[in-house]
Formats: sequence, C-alpha cells, structure tokens
Amino acid sequence: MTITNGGFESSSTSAVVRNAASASAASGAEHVTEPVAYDAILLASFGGPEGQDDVIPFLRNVTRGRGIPEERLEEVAHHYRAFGGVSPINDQNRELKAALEAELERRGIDLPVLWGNRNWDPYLRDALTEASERGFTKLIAIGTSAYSSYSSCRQYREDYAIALEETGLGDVIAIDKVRQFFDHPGFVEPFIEGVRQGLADVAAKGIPLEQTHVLFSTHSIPSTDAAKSGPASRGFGEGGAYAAQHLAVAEVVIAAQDAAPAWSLVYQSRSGPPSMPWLEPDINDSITELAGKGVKAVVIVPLGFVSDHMEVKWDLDTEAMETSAEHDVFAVRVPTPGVHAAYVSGLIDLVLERRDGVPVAERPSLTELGPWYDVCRPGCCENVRLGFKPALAGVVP
Ligand SMILES: CC1=C(CCC(=O)O)c2cc3nc(cc4[nH]c(cc5[nH]c(cc1n2)c(C)c5CCC(=O)O)c(CCC(=O)O)c4C)C(CCC(=O)O)=C3C
Ligand SMILES: [Fe+2]
Repeated sequence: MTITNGGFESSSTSAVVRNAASASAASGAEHVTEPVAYDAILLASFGGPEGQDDVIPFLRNVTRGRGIPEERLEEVAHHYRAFGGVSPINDQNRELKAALEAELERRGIDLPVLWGNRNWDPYLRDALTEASERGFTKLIAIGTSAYSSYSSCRQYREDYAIALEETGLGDVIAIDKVRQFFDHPGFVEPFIEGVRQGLADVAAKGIPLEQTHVLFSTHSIPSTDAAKSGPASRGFGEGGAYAAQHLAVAEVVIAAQDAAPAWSLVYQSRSGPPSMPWLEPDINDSITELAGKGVKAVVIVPLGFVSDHMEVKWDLDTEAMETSAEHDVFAVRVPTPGVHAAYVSGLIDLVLERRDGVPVAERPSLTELGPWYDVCRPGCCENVRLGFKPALAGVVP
C-alpha cells in the first residue's frame, strides 16, 4: 500500500512528504513553530445516523473488524431507535461549523470550514473532494475529540490517511491537525461553569456538600488501548495518557470551584466482550456504591465529550439518571462545550496557533501535561488489537 501523504509512519515513505508542516514533522519536532499558510479548516467528527434506515449501516461502519458482540449492536441500535434513528451529533456539528464560521468572520479571517465524518455522511472523503474542487491543498484538521487514545486521536489520523487514499488526493492535499485540546482553556472553561452551576443546583435542593459527589465521566476504552495512549516514550501508568489527561483536567475543574466537593473519574459506554478488560469503574456502579455510602447528590460531568451526542443522551441522561433515581440520589448533568463561546473561540485559537507558528511557551494549557504535541510521537496511541495502520500528522522514530 502506498500512502504518500504525510506518510511518516508508513513503511512506504517516499520522497513525497505531504504534511503541510512537513519540515518540522520530518525533522522530528514535537511542535510546529513556523507559520503554515492553511487554506481551509477540516472539521472532522464521528458521524451518526439520520434516520431509522441508517442505524444498522452506521453501526456496521463503526464496528467493522472490532469483535463487538452482536447483542451489544442490538442494544446500541435500540438507543438510536428510541431517538427516531437520528443521532444528535450531526446537527451539533452543523451548529459548530456555523459557529466557527461566525467567529472567523467576526475576527476577519478568511478560512473556509469543511466538514467530514469518519463513520457517516458527509464522509471525510466528501470533504476532501470538496477541498480539491475548491483548489485547497493545505488543510488543518480539528477533530471533535479532546484526549489522546486510539479511538479519540489516532483513529482520526488513520482515517485522514485512508480518505486521501480513497480519493487519490494524497499527492495534492496535505493535512495537519491541531493538538489534542483537553487542557485548553476553551475546552475546560465550559466544564468549570457547568460544575459551578451543578453544585449550586444541588445546594438549592438543600443537600449539603458532604453528601454531594462530582462524577467526571468519559468513554471507557479497552485497557490495552489505554496503556498505549500517548507517546510510547512517556510513562503514564496503567490508564496511559488517556486516564492521566482526564484526571488532570478534573483537578483543574475542581480547583476552580469555591467549594471542594469529593470527586472521581468514572467510565461509561463500554462495548467489548466481557472477557476483555476495559477501563473501570462504570458510572452506574459508582452511583450505586456512592448511594450505599450515604451520598445524596451527584453532579455528572461529561468530561470526555465535546457535545451532547448519543453517548451523553443515552448513557448519562437516560441510564445514569435512572440509576440515580433508583437509589434516591439527586443528579444533575453538566452541559458539554457544544457551541459555548469560549470553546468555539478556543478552537479558532488552536488553528491560528499553527497558522502563525506561535511559540510553545505562549500556547495556553491548564495542566502540566500540555501543551500537547502538534506532531504525534512515535508509537503514539497504537492499537495492539487491530495492528499498525499508517496515520498522518505523526513522526517515526
Ligand atoms: C474514546 C471514544 C469516544 C470519545 C472520543 C470521540 O468523540 O471521538 C467515542 C465517541 C463516540 N462513540 C460513538 C458511537 C459509537 N462508538 C462505538 C464503539 C466504540 N467507541 C469507543 C471509544 C470512543 N467513542 C470504542 C473503544 C468503541 C469500541 C469499538 C472500537 O474498538 O473502536 C460504537 C459501536 C457500538 C458500541 O460498541 O457502543 C458506536 C455506535 C459516537 C457517536 C455518538 C452519536 O451517534 O451521537 C461518539 C461521538
Ligand atoms: Fe464510541
């Protein structure tokens, strides 16, 4: 297989190196501090079904070759069916695209936004076809996912490479990506506000802080993926960079509150076979356990997600709410960043950081872990289950 575009991790790397920031990437730099004249933003997301007939084909796209049990697929199909077969994620991305365009216009920046998904229409390949029709050759991608792991970072990078291959545009279009933005103030600020409001709602119910617990929730992933998340060269312990990043952001969110509630990091939306270890504890088990210890209220923070898509609407607003009600625990769910002004503006800042080659010391990051890499490190977020695939925006040892 020949992937000539940005194929730094491809064994077939030839003389053709097509990352826009190729000089830095080729030299192995972690951050790109020379300006790059991007001509469009690629808003890259997960995608979701838009009607009952889309549900099964969508799920097949997502789970191809993943060993997800058939019962789990039926279960997840049921979540989508309950919402008319329509995932909220596409409309949320349409709104985000419009909000990004409005912010660009407000700042007087002429940078079109193209939108493409990994798993449903409009696909990444459609966005690349549009880019080529409009004569764009240097794209900067924003993935709707803030953390490091195979599912939340590397898979996007692989899918950029696949879309270039599918469209035959690998020699024409170059794609870079903004850094993972888990600790960017634009992403964190909405959660800080949300937790403040959530704690106020709990207090208004007359429930004391000592009986309140903040649950930061994120998508569970296989433990083997978690261990491999982030650069191979940095030791992050068992949960890898994925767990470390969530814990670090949760600490920032808690430190920004007036009160100091008890909190923990929990996981949701597990899907593999029971024999395969995934990150735990599950949010529902935690709620049950906390109730047993006398907790009367939980503030649920969807820290792993950027919008109120199905994993939030079903796994939190439906299931976790039911679990809370069963145990007589008052629960509030904090909003995701969505189209919060700070988030939208932060995403534009991340693009400008790359366009203008902003020095690393001037890049905002609220945790000690960041600012995260512009060019993913060797072995970053590899998937031992699925094996090696070439990915853009990374570097080989
Ligand atoms: C880390 C992570 C994020 C957060 C980062 C990000 O946002 O990218 C995320 C987001 C999302 N996951 C989504 C949907 C699904 N994820 C699935 C399956 C899986 N997710 C995984 C991980 C993640 N997933 C994993 C390790 C699997 C197992 C399969 C595999 O090994 O790759 C399946 C298959 C059925 C099931 O098993 O549940 C579905 C339908 C939607 C769309 C929601 C909507 O439609 O509104 C979104 C935003
Ligand atoms: Fe998922």
